[in-house]
Amino acid sequence: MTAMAGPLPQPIDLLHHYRDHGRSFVAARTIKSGEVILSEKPILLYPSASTTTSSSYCHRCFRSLPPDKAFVPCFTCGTPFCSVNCHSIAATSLHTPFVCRAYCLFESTRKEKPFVFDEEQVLFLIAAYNLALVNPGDFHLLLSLHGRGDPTKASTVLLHDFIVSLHDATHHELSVIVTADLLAKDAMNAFGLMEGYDKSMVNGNMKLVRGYGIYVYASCFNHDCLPNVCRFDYLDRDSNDSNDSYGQNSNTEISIRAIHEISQGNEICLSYFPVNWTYNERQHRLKEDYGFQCSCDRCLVEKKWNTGVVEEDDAMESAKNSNEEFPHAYFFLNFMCSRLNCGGTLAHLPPSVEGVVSDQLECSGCGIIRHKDDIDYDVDDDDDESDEDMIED
Ligand SMILES: C[S@@+](CC[C@H](N)C(=O)[O-])C[C@H]1O[C@@H](n2cnc3c(N)ncnc32)[C@H](O)[C@@H]1O
Repeated sequence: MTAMAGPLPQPIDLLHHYRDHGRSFVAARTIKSGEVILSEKPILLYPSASTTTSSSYCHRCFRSLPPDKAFVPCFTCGTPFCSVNCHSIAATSLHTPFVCRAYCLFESTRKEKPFVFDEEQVLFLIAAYNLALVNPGDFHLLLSLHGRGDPTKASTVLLHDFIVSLHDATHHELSVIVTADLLAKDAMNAFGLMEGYDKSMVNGNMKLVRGYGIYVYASCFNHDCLPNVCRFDYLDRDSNDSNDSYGQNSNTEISIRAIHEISQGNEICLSYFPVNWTYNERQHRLKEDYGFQCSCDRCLVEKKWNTGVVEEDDAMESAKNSNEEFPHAYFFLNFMCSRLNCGGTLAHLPPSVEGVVSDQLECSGCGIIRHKDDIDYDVDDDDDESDEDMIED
């Protein structure tokens, strides 16, 4: 087994080559609804390329920067930090002189000519090669994750040459083979750290990504289009903990929680994207980005809708009300957030110490908390009246 970060939490086993899914988590015992089965800090964080969000959060702890409060800019490249403390911790972790210089060169290249590279890939590679310098152990954990790249691909060779040009000295890990592998690790394993749910999303705007994180254990969860766990993050949560090796606070820790009870021996799966995506969207993304064709129970049912006789959206609508056509309707009724454009999944709050399952469910997308008896079965409803009945986080 490849070296991993620390001991595994007690309710889960990591099995290899389980059901042709590669490494997989299975329940080591019955897991209760709402149970937190994994809490993990990232080994790597990098900012999103979105200009809409990049100046509105601290580039070390990733908390939002209140508009009325002055932030602390890096005096060389202007990267914003929430405090002098975050700035000085970043100088030896995420924002070393190497990263700062690379950002400056990146910025001037972008201004000079049309920028042909994916900016997020550039930001990821700067962060990954920086990790090799500040924490070689975590860099090798990153390289142990799933995914192999193609070092002969023209776009990868060009991107690698650009990354080389950002270095003022020889970097011992820098090679096109490593760059190609890193890009694949990122594409298959990074978790998006999202902005909070905003009322503007009700008007159809996309939820913005604040940054991305690599979490070693969490990246071993396989995908299912009807997942039994979902991921929560609390980026704007307060915490005084700044003790881990890469200088991260626990607000960038994610937790994986059981959506419903999971029997011992069952595989534990996340969904790699919002559960309300259509069959075609899901199959396309899984094939393109993750290299496999999904044959989960839900896909086997929905595949039949793709005969061309019935439009997929129509089939989904009518099937939501019919257990015969759509045996998974229960999932949508009980665990899918009904807020417009949210796409989050509801999971019970953690059970009490005595093991009693909570009556309240939290949405992994917008964070709203609802009592189980108040779950609104009218999918896509987002009127303010029903929101008033919800319990705010
Ligand atoms: C984030 S990794 C998950 C952990 C991975 N199994 C491993 O060995 O490290 C994503 C990869 O796992 C595999 N995978 C995930 N879900 C799968 C599924 N439902 N069926 C087949 N393969 C799956 C695919 O190879 C995918 O690219």
